[in-house]
Amino acid sequence: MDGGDENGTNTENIENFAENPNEMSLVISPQPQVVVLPGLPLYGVVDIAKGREKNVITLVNEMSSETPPSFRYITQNTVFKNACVKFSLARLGDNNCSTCVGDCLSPSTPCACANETAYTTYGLVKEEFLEECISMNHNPNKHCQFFCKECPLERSKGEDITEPCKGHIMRKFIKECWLGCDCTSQCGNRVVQRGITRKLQVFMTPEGKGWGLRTLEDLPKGAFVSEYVGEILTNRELVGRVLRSPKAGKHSYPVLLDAGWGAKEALKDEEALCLDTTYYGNIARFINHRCYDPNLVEIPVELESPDHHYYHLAFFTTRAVRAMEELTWDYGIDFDDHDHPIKPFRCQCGSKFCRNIKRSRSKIGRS
Ligand SMILES: C[S@@+](CC[C@H](N)C(=O)[O-])C[C@H]1O[C@@H](n2cnc3c(N)ncnc32)[C@H](O)[C@@H]1O
Repeated sequence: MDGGDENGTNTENIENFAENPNEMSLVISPQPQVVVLPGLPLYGVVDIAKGREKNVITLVNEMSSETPPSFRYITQNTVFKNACVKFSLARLGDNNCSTCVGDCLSPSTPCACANETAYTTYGLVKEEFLEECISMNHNPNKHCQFFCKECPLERSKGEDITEPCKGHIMRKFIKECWLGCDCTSQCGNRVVQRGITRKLQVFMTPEGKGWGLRTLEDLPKGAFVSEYVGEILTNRELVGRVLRSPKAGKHSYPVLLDAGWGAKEALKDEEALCLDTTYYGNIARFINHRCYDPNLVEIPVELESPDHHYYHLAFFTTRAVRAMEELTWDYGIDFDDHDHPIKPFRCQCGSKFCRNIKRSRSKIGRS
């Protein structure tokens, strides 16, 4: 912070300071501004997204004077270095719908995309599709899992490691209209690609989980909240990154993109991908973990390519969520896996089936 008065008080962009932490009528500044009054809680940061999202995303800290972590705000996934992420029209192949026009979900212009869509005409994920995604996460053992002959995940842990594959879920995918479709940007089958539309806020959690994300408006079941946006890394790059700075995970948790590893021959290292939000990310990097009954579920979405080694990961509500509720998802952490490159945190999710404290409970799926 550069600005300040003789008392050391940060006065930079003081007009953005909100006495009421939930006050939304703040002045939008091109740079996010933090007002730090020594010894006092931090009440308002104007826009953590720096004007890059459709809505202003405020940050409040009613608990302490801790300032937000430093990271670059991005709205699109970005390749770090070696990840193989290629799109071309040729790769769309048979997935190209030539009859799309206007809004594919409108009854007057139905096309093949309308038959396949996961969305209702209200832009919500259909009940049955959503329930299957929730059940898959909650109870992966009951769903189709693929075991690689040579798992790129195990290989990324080191040259000498020949551990057997621990299995990958064959997830359900949302396929949105894309480059090969001739519908408009307002087509009902283009939800995730339109970006964040809900009113959200980053806040300091009282339970000691650090920053969290909450909604400022009531959300219906199946509503899109945010994509998990970050750097696309190979798993080998991720392991190298974690070994170099083991504490990097305090403000982020890398996510595997492994839903399609079973669909092909053994993947090359540059095709075994994950998303890391430590240095570059969007507001989804603030969403905390909950072991049981989280109000968000992550669903893979195909936006540019039918390849399942690279896809977008989007968060949808698992139930109706009230304004001011914290948004959470299940990171899928096995708190007993001590070989995992990312060391687990001490879970404070507070759910009745927290996997970090109820170790003696019989393990049924993840609950
Ligand atoms: C993706 S970040 C979430 C935002 C983070 N709380 C922050 O302050 O930036 C993941 C990190 O948040 C913390 N975290 C998330 N869920 C938690 C939980 N249930 N209990 C304790 N800490 C949690 C852990 O430090 C984890 O590595």
